Amino acid sequence: MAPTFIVDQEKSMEYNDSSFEGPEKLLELWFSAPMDSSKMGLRSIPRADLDEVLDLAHCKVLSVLSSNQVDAYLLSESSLFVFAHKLILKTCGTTTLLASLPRLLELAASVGFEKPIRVFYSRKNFMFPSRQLAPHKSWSDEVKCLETFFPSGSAYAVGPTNKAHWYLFSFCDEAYNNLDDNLDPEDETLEVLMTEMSPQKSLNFYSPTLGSVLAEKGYDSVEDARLHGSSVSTGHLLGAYAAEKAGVQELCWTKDGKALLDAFSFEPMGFSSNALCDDRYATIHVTPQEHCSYASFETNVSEQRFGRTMHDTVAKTIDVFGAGRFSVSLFQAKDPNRRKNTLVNKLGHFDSYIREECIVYDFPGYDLLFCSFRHK
Ligand SMILES: C[S@+](CC[C@H](N)C(=O)[O-])C[C@H]1O[C@@H](n2cnc3c(N)ncnc32)[C@H](O)[C@@H]1O
Repeated sequence: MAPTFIVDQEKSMEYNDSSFEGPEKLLELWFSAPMDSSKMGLRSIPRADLDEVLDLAHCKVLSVLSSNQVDAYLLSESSLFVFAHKLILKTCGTTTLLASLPRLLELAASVGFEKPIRVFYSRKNFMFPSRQLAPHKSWSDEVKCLETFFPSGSAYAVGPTNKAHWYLFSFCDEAYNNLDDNLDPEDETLEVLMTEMSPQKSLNFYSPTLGSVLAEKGYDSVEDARLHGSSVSTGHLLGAYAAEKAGVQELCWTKDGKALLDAFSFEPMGFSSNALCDDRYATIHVTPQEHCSYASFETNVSEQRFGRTMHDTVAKTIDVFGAGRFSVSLFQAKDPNRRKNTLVNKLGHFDSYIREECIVYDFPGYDLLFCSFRHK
């Protein structure tokens, strides 16, 4: 009998050592704004306490970038943003983000915030769900965990649950349901989650040799690069190079060109970056491995600040990563003068892509648009 060789694609992908769960868990906690705007609020939580929170989630700080209004922590698994009255924690891989929630809430209380007024927890469906640790073994486990703190919160599965979809848990303190005046009218959060990156674009997120980057930049050594103001660690030096080469830097740049970028390249592949400008941030994370490629772009930079339309920002993003499939979610503060279908008009169509899903939710104070697309 002729020898045969049969590969179980699915299982070998799952057990491929280079497999990585790119899709992040994302938690956003909002507290009522400090009365005195000079107050640091959550930003006054000591770094050692934040490290303890991150230990509970199983990730570590790689670097910190601060503006006048926010501290942006680049993590071994994604990012943490701490504003005076808002905190965004985004972690990927097999991190246990929700295990850090009790300690996070305790620390918020220690700086005067008894309870969040709004909570959002969301994530895409996992690529390798069986690898997740408690309390992330299933969406229903995550919801149970969130409900112990926010019993009146609501859980949603958005999109077809047997294909690519997205989960959201949201809580809004009833006392703030109708007090939308305290919301920033420019407040919007855009998230683009991409899979099936083009192999060519993925290559930008594989680490080149340090020597070749130094030579290309005209440096004699790492010491020479540092003397000329380059980032202090090899990961940051290679990250800055990848950001420039792949077009990430351009993606995060604001109209006034003032955004600061903190980028990091992992060995032998993988990339993370945070960008800041005053109270506006952008964060990008990339897993380029072909069998589980994933890239995410999240920002609260408004159209006015970017100096380009939201549609242009998304079009540029999917181009930088060569997305085969992507979803867009947009939370936007309600504007009584805006019709809901303008959200769909804004982000519902991209050249060369077929729209698979399009859903608009009406939340207290916010509208949420979720659309998913695949390349033709
Ligand atoms: C942390 S980064 C970005 C994660 C992000 N959530 C994403 O969008 O994929 C993940 C990429 O870096 C690679 N990587 C290499 N070393 C890593 C490490 N020590 N921790 C986490 N990721 C690492 C992973 O294989 C993956 O390609």
